[in-house]
Amino acid sequence: MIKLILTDLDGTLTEDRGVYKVDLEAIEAIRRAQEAGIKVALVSGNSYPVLRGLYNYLGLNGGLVAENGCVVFYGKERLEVCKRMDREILEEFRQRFKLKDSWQNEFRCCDFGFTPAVLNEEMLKWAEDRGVYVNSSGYAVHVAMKPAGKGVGVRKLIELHGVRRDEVAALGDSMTDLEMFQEVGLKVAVGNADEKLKENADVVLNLKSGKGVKEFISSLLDDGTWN
Ligand SMILES: O=C(O)COP(=O)(O)O
Ligand SMILES: [Mg+2]
Repeated sequence: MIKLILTDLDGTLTEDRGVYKVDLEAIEAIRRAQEAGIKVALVSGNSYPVLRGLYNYLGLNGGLVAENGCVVFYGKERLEVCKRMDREILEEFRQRFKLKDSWQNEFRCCDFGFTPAVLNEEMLKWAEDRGVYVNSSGYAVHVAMKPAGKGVGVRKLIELHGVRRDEVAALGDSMTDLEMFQEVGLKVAVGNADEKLKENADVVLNLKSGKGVKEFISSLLDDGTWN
């Protein structure tokens, strides 16, 4: 029985990948799930203030994981679950790869975002040599001190909920969601997700992004699928 749904934001709750408009039918479906007693949490690379505002105004109740896994909020608790960023390493990354800082970086403690959201071999080698986490959501390249990634924050949030992993479903669109998938019982890729994420999913939805979220929740609530 699914008791907790973890949903990614960008590319999953939005109308499509690469856009920022939230799909209103996805939000209505989330409302239905919460009214049926299922808790719903946001898990995203966005900063804590951005996600906390969205969480409050969307009326979500399952908590949130911000900074691509490094900051967890549930109940009244805000927890940092990664090491704080080494500013010299961050500056070296910034100078070496000449990427643009996300405007949200001034509000972050541990994981930092840059654009364009393109990983390359040189970046991966640099990160490997320094024991640093680097990954891309398709919206931003994320850099943090290891251990990091959505799986770190999701493990803590599931522990705070006191539920079993087989009682948790995760929905996503990009490779940063793969780390979240490893921590849950039901791995759900939206129809327009990265191919590699689909290969690691238990369910690949027909519909894209937010319409896929509505598809999944309708199946869960109306057809009793996966329960
Ligand atoms: O990379 C980001 O900041 C946002 O991406 P996500 O919501 O898909 O994790
Ligand atoms: Mg995403």
